[in-house]
Parts: sequence; C-alpha cells; structure tokens
Amino acid sequence: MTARKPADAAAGTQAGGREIPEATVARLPEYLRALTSLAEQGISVCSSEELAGAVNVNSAKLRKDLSYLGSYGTRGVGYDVDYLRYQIAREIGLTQDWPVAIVGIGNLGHALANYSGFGTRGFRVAALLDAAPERCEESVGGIPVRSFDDLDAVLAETPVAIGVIATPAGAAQGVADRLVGAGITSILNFAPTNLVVPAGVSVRKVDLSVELQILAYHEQRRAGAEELRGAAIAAAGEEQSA
Ligand SMILES: NC(=O)c1ccc[n+]([C@@H]2O[C@H](COP(=O)([O-])OP(=O)(O)OC[C@H]3O[C@@H](n4cnc5c(N)ncnc54)[C@H](O)[C@@H]3O)[C@@H](O)[C@H]2O)c1
Repeated sequence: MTARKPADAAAGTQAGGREIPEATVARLPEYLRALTSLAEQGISVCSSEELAGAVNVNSAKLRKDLSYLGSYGTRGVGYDVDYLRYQIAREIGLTQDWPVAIVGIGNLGHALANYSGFGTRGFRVAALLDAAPERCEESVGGIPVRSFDDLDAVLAETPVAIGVIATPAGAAQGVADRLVGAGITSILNFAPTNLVVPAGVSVRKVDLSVELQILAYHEQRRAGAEELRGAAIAAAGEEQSA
C-alpha cells in the first residue's frame, strides 16, 4: 500500500453527503458482481439473504452496507436487482467511462491490455506505455504502445483517469512519480513494491503472492488440525487396547 495514506482512504467516500466506510466500499464491487450474475440468470428480485450468501457476508452486514446507498429493499419482497446494480455502479463511479493507461507492456501488461472485462465494467484502456523502444513498435488490442518518455504528449491527446503500473519493481516508483507529476491521482500498482505518493493520490496494490500466502497459511492450519486429530485418534486407540 501507500507509505503516505491517500487522503480519501481512511475517511471512506460520500454518498449523498453520507460517509461510506472503506470496508463497505471494498464490498460494493462484490455485490455488483453477484447482482450481475443474478441479472444474467434472469432474476429480477433477490432477498438480502440470497445476495449475502452469494458474497459470503451475513445479511445484517449486507443490509447495513446497502443502507449507506439509501437502498433498503422492499420488506417481504427484497431488492430490485437492476436498480440495485445501478445504485452500486453509480456509487463506485461505473456509470461513467474511466480511461486507463497501462505502463509496462511486458507479460502482465499484455494480459491486462488484452483483457476484455475492463471495458464491460466501465474501464477503457486508453493508452499503453513502455520504456523499451522495441515494445513501442507493437500494438496490443488495437492500441499502439507509446514511449513512456512521451507521457505528457500522450496524456494531452488522450485523457487518462487511472494509471496501471506493470513494470519491474525497481522502475515502479519512478513511473509513479512521473504519473503523479503529469496529474494522475489514481494508481493501480502490480509491481511488488510500496509506492510513496503525495496526499491526495490513491494507490491500490495488487499482489497475487500475498493472496497465495494467505491460502498457504489456511492450508497449513488445516493440515496441522488434521495431524492433531489423527494423533488424538491414534492415542485413544492405544489407550483402549492397553
Ligand atoms: N501483482 C501481481 O500479482 C503480479 C503478477 C505478475 C507479475 N507482477 C509484477 O508485474 C510486473 C511486470 O511483470 P512482467 O512479467 O510483465 O514483466 P516484464 O519484464 O515482462 O515486463 C515489464 C515491462 O516494463 C517495461 N519497463 C521497465 N522499466 C520501465 C519504465 N521505467 N517505464 C516504463 N516501462 C518500463 C519493460 O520494458 C517491460 O516491457 C513485475 O513487477 C512483476 O513482479 C505482479
């Protein structure tokens, strides 16, 4: 995460003047994904229990989260799936188009640039940038890769709201500094390094290895518990036969 906290991270965001806690903000995309799946199945109304079950939270927490959006559902009926999707999308800012620039068009940058799922969620890949001249000879997903040296010129031609960093860790801070210097205030960082940014700039870090480590921790605990159970059963068996 950021070394300096983004100004809006602790405070959460405002919904119609009402503060939404950051933990709720983090769950909104999950609610949206579950609602989209319900809509795709032709379901137009869902109960708080159904929606809560789909995202693995308890229904009291879900109702509290949605109350921040002014959405209370209809007693005995539930939530209108399409309207709730719209409310959440509006809150997250997905009812508008967010142009994204990806910096570092190597393995990961290519995959991100080719990912069609961004477009359907309101994020449009608007620019691709790389420092290596040989990269700047190619196009990915129909978008030409431009030299990172030309960042200011690219941004003058193409407005960008969010910068995505997919460079090696050693280059990421320099890239972030240049993005911030060019006026970008939202950065998604895939490089395994903590970026330092000024107040008012939001950084989110994506690290698959952290997620894998969390799974490994739970896997290890499960294996440990199994081992203890096995030892207890063996000990009980020995006691009986003694
Ligand atoms: N967050 C995750 O879960 C995750 C998963 C995979 C990779 N990564 C990270 O993503 C980053 C990219 O990985 P990759 O496998 O695509 O690497 P890669 O070497 O294939 O690509 C990196 C690209 O960045 C470019 N680059 C280097 N310095 C630059 C600079 N100063 N400005 C602009 N472009 C520059 C290079 O020319 C290259 O094209 C690495 O930091 C890697 O650790 C993160």
